[in-house]
Amino acid sequence: MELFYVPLLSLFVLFISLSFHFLFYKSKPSSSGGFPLPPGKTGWPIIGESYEFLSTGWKGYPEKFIFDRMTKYSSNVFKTSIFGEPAAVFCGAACNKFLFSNENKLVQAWWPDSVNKVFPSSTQTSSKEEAIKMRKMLPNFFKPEALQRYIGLMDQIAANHFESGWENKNEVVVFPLAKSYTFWIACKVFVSVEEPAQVAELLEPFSAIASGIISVPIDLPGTPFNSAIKSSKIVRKKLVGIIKQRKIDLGEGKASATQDILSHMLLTSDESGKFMGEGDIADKILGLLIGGHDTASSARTFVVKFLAELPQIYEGVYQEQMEIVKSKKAGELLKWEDIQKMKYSWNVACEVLRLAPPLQGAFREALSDFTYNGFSIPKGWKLYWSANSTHRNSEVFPDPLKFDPSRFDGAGPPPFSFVPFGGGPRMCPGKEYARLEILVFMHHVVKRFKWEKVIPDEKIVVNPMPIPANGLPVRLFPHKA
Ligand code: HEM
Repeated sequence: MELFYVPLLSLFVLFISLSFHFLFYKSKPSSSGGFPLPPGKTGWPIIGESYEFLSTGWKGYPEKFIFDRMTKYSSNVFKTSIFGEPAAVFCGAACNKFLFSNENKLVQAWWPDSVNKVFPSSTQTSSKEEAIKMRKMLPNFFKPEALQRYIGLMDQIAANHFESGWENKNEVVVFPLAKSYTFWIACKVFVSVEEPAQVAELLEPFSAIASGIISVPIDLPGTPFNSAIKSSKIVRKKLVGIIKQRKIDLGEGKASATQDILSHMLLTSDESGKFMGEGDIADKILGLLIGGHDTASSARTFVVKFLAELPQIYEGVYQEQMEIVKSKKAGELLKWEDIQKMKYSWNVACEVLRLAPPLQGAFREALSDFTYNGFSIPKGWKLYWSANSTHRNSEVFPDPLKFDPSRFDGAGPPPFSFVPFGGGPRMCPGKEYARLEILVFMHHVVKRFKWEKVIPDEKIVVNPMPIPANGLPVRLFPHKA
């Protein structure tokens, strides 16, 4: 499962599949090397503390699980048992630094086995070492230099999206629209697919994969899990078809080397001169589609939510974006220089990501026994780093629940204390891409509308990404021309 980023939705899947873990439950955790295990309790047999871990998110307070235990044990590392696995939760910047700096040394990424069933191909197309090497290339395709050329494309798609989905409507529901915006941009920027029929051909199986990941992992005909497995094969086959055609088009000069991420992937070799195979590229693109879908859509939905609630913040973003609008000729597309001017808007987006991080955290697995802060961590334990609790540390972020974009002025928060995109070698490769997508979206939405929430106290459900329970319906007030 090396190549794929899989949202924490899959952890829910694992919870459902606990019964399978029953059979294989490992021996009880024990201390090693003379150091004690971290404080904490492992909860009910097998189920451990999974229910408490998940249910605080369902109620909209995922950080509560962690803060309650940090206070109870007076420790920033505590033991628990989640999803049938002995685990330690690592809280705060110092812990994040330790885990992120020890990637592939003391720890490695860990995702549930069920995910491999949906995406088995990466393990078949390349060896583990090759897969790691290929993954190292991923950030190259998403560096600011590489992405600059796609800003105009994003701007164009955003304009079409707002014309068809938002204009001339009194009310819209933001989350589904944010998802469709994400998918259209990804199709265009990743593989130059923009014909509505072609996008729809990919969207249908893609949606089945997205919902199959959060379903009960029972692989029987008709189950969402089964449909996700089938759909991942369909999407992969379609992607391989697009890749083969692109190779021909590049050879015949009908496609350009810089038109999208796919051309870039096909024409970039690793340090030993090796190019990625078709299967690897298809895997990567599918992984990127999944990795960037709900995360960025959740982030944009919360931008809209906070701007509805905070008129002064809205005003600041509006003024900044209108300066950019005024500086452009009619029909001129956004450029890299315009994005660089969106400083306040990005501070606002960062504050949104601090208070509502799309990924609450992620798991690692201990590769060997080690000690941290005087506690023994046995080989095989799962280790969880948490964005949410890190972001609400009042020592780093005074009055942590206050929405204050000025926290990101200048150098911003100290290293490892603001981690919506993770850190270390596994830091989100889509970070810069997500930044562009979010800023282009903010540009379009504020230059067109003001809005208010239809449901003032709409509940937030974190399962595992934060999403307003009704998808965030808003009433639109277009600016007068
Ligand atoms: C606001 C939007 C996003 C957030 C908050 C986010 C967050 C994250 C985080 C926290 C991780 C690291 C997980 C870990 O430590 O194991 C990650 C990994 C990843 N993200 Fe994102 N992400 C976002 C958007 C995107 C986008 C747009 C893409 C694709 C273009 C993407 C692709 C990936 C991939 C492929 C990985 C896995 C990297 C690996 O396994 O080494 N993400 N993301």
